[in-house]
Amino acid sequence: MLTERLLLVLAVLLGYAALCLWQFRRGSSGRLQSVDSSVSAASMLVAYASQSGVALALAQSSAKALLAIGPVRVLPLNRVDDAVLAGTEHAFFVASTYGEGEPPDNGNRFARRYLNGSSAQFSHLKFSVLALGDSAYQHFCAFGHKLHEGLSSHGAAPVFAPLELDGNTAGNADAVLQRWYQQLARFGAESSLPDLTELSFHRDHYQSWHLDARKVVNVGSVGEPLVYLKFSPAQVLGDVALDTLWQAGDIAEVLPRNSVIRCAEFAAMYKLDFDASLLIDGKASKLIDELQRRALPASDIAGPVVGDPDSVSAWVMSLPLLAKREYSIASVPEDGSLDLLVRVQGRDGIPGVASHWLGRHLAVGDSLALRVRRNPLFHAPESNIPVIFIGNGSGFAGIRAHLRARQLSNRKDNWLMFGERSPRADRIFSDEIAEWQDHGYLPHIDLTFSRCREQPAYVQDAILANVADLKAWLSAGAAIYVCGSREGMAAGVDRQLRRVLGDEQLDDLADAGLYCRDVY
Ligand SMILES: Cc1cc2nc3c(=O)[nH]c(=O)nc-3n(C[C@H](O)[C@H](O)[C@H](O)COP(=O)(O)O)c2cc1C
Repeated sequence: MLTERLLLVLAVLLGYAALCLWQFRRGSSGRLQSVDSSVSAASMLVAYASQSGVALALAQSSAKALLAIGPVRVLPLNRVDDAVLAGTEHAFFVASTYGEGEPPDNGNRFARRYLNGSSAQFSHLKFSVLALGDSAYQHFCAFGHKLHEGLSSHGAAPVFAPLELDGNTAGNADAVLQRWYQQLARFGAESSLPDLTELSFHRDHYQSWHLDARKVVNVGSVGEPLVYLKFSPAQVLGDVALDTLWQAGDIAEVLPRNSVIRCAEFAAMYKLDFDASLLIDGKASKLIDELQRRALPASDIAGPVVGDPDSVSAWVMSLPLLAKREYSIASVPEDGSLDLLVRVQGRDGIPGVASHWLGRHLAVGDSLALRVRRNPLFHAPESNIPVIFIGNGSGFAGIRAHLRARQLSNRKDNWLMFGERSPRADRIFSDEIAEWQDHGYLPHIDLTFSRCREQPAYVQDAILANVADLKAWLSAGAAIYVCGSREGMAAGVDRQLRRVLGDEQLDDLADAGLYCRDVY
């Protein structure tokens, strides 16, 4: 009798303890619901939606950590279909955002299939989302959230609230990544944080490079200056040889002025007024908005600001601005220099810190902090195939690097479709293009000029005028590489390609890595 009672009390206590533990874990881990987080090894998936390689790199390192549990499939989001989802018990999504909450190219087919009112049900699926974005944009991390909401509405169970990684806020990436890998560790993944040096936003991970030459390549243009810059490493890069530092398709991340510029310099450079009383009153001014966009830790200026206007003003003016900017590299290491092609421009009437710094202020002989970021999604095709390059403006940078690489490996089957404004002032790199033509590296070339009086045209018009050749090149296995402005050019090119080839063919090309875009 006594034993029975004891057993009963023990059972009640154990039940209560289990309930407490469940409640505690639910509360402390920020979980959304009581989803069983155990992961069966055979059914793990890491899917990425990535344009310029950041989400891809994070997906790969996440998969590496998850290997401690068992095999993991890593797929671009577009390759995730009913069959893949049916065989997946837990999916980890790493997804960036573009445009107005749109997915990167390798996520748009998935978005059309599952996030636009499909009736699919994935009640067997548990998932977590790492959303990548930039808080300078209005639709911050919006695609990651769409993914989270869309999958939830199909019955899939989110294990954690989506994490937002903000490329615009210094220090945020390290903290968010730490949380993401802690979450993976709860599933049994390797618990140590992988080496994320390449992704870290820490200034120590940049090297110093000298500016060796600078030249405006569109003198007399009605457009903003397009500046060609050549850099060489200012410091000995350890054992690293120049030719292993980057390859065609990679991106240079630049911090203007070696480290940071002071707010006072920024304000003076762009004649922006700062009224400290606005900050004290909690009202925004143009400069304050700008400060918040420029990667200052939000806490520095977000909270209530107290003090007399003069001391507040002095404090704000001493704040450092971090203005990391990314540019497609315009050369190959064999050229002996890392080249950039920078349009000196701004956004919303405010000049861009980095492009003005590079294009006007940095003197030949000065150095700046720069590092290379791999962009595998825009690397050269793996096999020896023809390539059709389409671009405009500063997009010539990425195209030039690829054409130089193809020249070095004697690949002659290149087609260049390139658009600028005026045939008089905007024939950029015309000597080089003529030389490539002379030596047979550009058997097909279409230069279009939107402000040409006789024959105004955009690159998308060149596509339409050459549909038969385009189809012939694609039948011969060609890839399409697009580099340049996302809205101004690439959106129109994409529409035109979809019109002449159809959605299916273009999506298939993209999935096969034969429609690659470096657009911004
Ligand atoms: C042209 C362009 C548009 C972007 N639009 C957005 C946006 O609307 N919302 C957002 O949160 N981030 C936006 N971003 C930031 C990217 O999502 C962010 O840089 C991300 O880390 C890129 O990851 P990926 O290399 O995997 O594509 C944009 C970036 C670029 C270059």
